[in-house]
Amino acid sequence: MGGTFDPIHHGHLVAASEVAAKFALDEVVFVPTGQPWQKSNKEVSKPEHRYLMTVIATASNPRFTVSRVDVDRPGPTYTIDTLRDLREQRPDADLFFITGADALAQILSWKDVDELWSLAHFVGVTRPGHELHNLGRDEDVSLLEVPAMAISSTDCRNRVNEGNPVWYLVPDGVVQYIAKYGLYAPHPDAAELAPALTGSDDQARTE
Ligand SMILES: Nc1ncnc2c1ncn2[C@@H]1O[C@H](COP(=O)(O)OP(=O)(O)OP(=O)(O)O)[C@@H](O)[C@H]1O
Ligand SMILES: O=C(O)c1ccc[n+]([C@@H]2O[C@H](COP(=O)([O-])O)[C@@H](O)[C@H]2O)c1
Repeated sequence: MGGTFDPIHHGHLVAASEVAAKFALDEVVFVPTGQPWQKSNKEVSKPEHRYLMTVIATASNPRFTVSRVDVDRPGPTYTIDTLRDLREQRPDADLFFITGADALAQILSWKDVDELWSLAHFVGVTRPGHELHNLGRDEDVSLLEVPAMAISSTDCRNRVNEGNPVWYLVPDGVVQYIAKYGLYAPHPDAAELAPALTGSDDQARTE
């Protein structure tokens, strides 16, 4: 599953878990992007932060792993390169590429899209607020309904920035990581709310 994962959230994890179960996958490799070229108009956290949050979020699942192929490759991240690198590392594997409905809707704009189908089978999953389009390529693309998680990384970033909690939207370790490194530049006025981000029980205690 490729993604910018800024930050990784439970929508990503549920989708991956569901696809793994339905397709009897041995492993789900999370691949954080290096430079997501279609998000070049947005501010994206450093790849190393996004990679580490993905490692933290997936550590408890024995079938989940994280690959650095996109983080370590210089230049814009293209899935054609991701899949070629993974193919080289796992020559005998059947590769599946998991995308949410919004990403699948953009796939025809991806680099070398015509070659992508020969490198992996694509699985498009439902996502609240987005229509899951049938691309008319039934052999190459499967569509799967997954439990609806109305969570986006954009919303998580905005919540942190405004001093609102992201507990239970992202894994606990990711909440702590965001607070530790001050990601998503909390608004200065949010300082008083900082314990809500770090989970300090000073804030939670009722006097
Ligand atoms: N809640 C969700 N349910 C299902 N799929 C999701 C969900 N959130 C993200 N995805 C899918 O996970 C992949 C990686 O998504 P990405 O890291 O860009 O997260 P995002 O929440 O869409 O981020 P942003 O809000 O910054 O655009 C994409 O294929 C996306 O469609
Ligand atoms: O190959 C491309 O041209 C391409 C363009 C946009 C997105 N992708 C991939 O789609 C996945 C989700 O991307 P994003 O930007 O929604 O986080 C991630 O693995 C990206 O590398 C790939």
